[in-house]
This record gives sequence, C-alpha cells and structure tokens, in this order.
Amino acid sequence: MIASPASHLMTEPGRGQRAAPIAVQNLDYWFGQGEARKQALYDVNLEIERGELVILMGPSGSGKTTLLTLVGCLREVHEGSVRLLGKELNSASEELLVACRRQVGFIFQAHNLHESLTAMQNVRMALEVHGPAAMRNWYEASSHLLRLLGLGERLDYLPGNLSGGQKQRVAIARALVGNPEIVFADEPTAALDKESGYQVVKLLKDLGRVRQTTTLMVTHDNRILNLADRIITMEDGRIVQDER
Ligand SMILES: Nc1ncnc2c1ncn2[C@@H]1O[C@H](COP(=O)(O)OP(=O)(O)OP(=O)(O)O)[C@@H](O)[C@H]1O
Repeated sequence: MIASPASHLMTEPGRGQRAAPIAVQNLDYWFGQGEARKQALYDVNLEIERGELVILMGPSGSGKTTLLTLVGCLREVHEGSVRLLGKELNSASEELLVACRRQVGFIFQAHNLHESLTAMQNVRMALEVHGPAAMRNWYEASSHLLRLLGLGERLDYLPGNLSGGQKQRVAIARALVGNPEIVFADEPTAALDKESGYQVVKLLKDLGRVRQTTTLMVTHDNRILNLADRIITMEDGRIVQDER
C-alpha cells in the first residue's frame, strides 16, 4: 500500500531556473565507428516545460533510451544541441556534466541498489553528493519518502530481502530524495504491479505539479499513459508523434 504524497516533497514550489528544463535541437547520435557506425537518432527537436510529466514511447530500438541518456548527461552530445537547465551539453566539460547530474534524479529498469546496504542506507547515499546541509535531515527525508512509497515496514531491510517491486520503490526514493529539478526514468514501473506502478507515477506527477519537478519517462506500460501531460512517440530514431 502506498501512502498519498504529502509533506516536505510537496512544499517549496519556487525554482530558480527560468529556461525550459530540457531543450533539444537538431540532435543526431551514432553508435560505433567506421563500417559499424550506426545512426540511432535523427534530427530530434524537443522542448519540455517545467513541471511536465512526459512519457516517451515507441517500439524497441527506436532510440528512447539513447535520447534519455543523452539528455540525462550519461552520454556525450556531439551533434546538435541539448540544453539541460539552461546549460549546453554539447562538448560540455566533465565538471559541468557532474554538476548537471546532481540536479537530476535517475530511475532505471534495473534498480542498481547496493546489496550490502539497507533501504535507508541506499537512499542516504544519494543525499551524500549534495553535501552536509542536505545530510542534516537525511533520516527524516529518507524515511519519509520510503514510507510514502509504502516501505515504512522495510526501512532496515537489505535489498536481498525485498521483492522486485519493493527494490524498485527504494530506487525511486533514492532518485527523489535530493529534490531534483528533473527526474529521468527508464521503465520505472516494469517490476511493479498495476496499483503500485500507478501510484508511483502519480507521485511523480503530483511532485511535478507542486514542486515544478519535470519528469521524462520511457515506458511501454500502457496502464499509466493517462497520467502523462504529454506523450512523445519515437520510431527509427525520430519523433513521429507528440500529443498533449
Ligand atoms: N551500446 C550500443 N551500441 C550499438 N548500438 C546500440 C547501443 N545501444 C543502442 N544501440 C542501438 O541504437 C538503437 C536505439 O536503441 P535504444 O536502446 O535507444 O532503443 P529503445 O527505443 O530504448 O529500445 P528498448 O525499448 O528496447 O529499450 C537501436 O538500433 C540499438 O540497437
């Protein structure tokens, strides 16, 4: 059972940045070199507004994850422009990429939890990069989020003793605990049952509305489409549909 979103996550609506959080222009991307060189993205153009919950759909191999990882500073941008929170990522320095990554949260299909750390400790680790000020309330912030995600009884469990869905909810708490400007999610509901998956995405949506957090989510999960503010469909490395 997942509690309804509330409390510290739903406060402080003001955000300093005014530029569109995500702006992509004429983005191309290739994998490999020489004969093996293969184009994965073709002239992608996209602007995402603050607070939007945007779902990226499309067949396998259409370029969704490639786009998400480029915009999320996890891959280098060489052709075209990606502006994240007003900063150009094309040819950006490693320092800039690291700074940008601190302002965003990631939720992946594979939860990537540390197996030797409890749920609380996994969430705490994500706060450490934000420095001592963020760490002051680490216990309250981490436990509040885990409770919100229905894990109040599992705070001190190791991942090995959690179900797949519970592990994914810890990963979601970890992505949200630093109050990121943007959340990038790749198939976040894949391991969750219908109700849990819906509640998790609803939480991301409510967070977006109140705190102006922007969410870009890759999914094949038709059960959550009605929560999206916008659905972008990709095919063969191109955006073919963009619906509000
Ligand atoms: N590391 C890689 N090396 C070479 N080609 C890759 C690599 N990663 C992805 N590709 C290719 O790039 C294209 C886009 O892949 P991508 O993973 O972005 O698609 P996707 O829409 O996210 O697919 P899925 O829904 O299956 O995750 C595909 O043709 C894929 O084979």
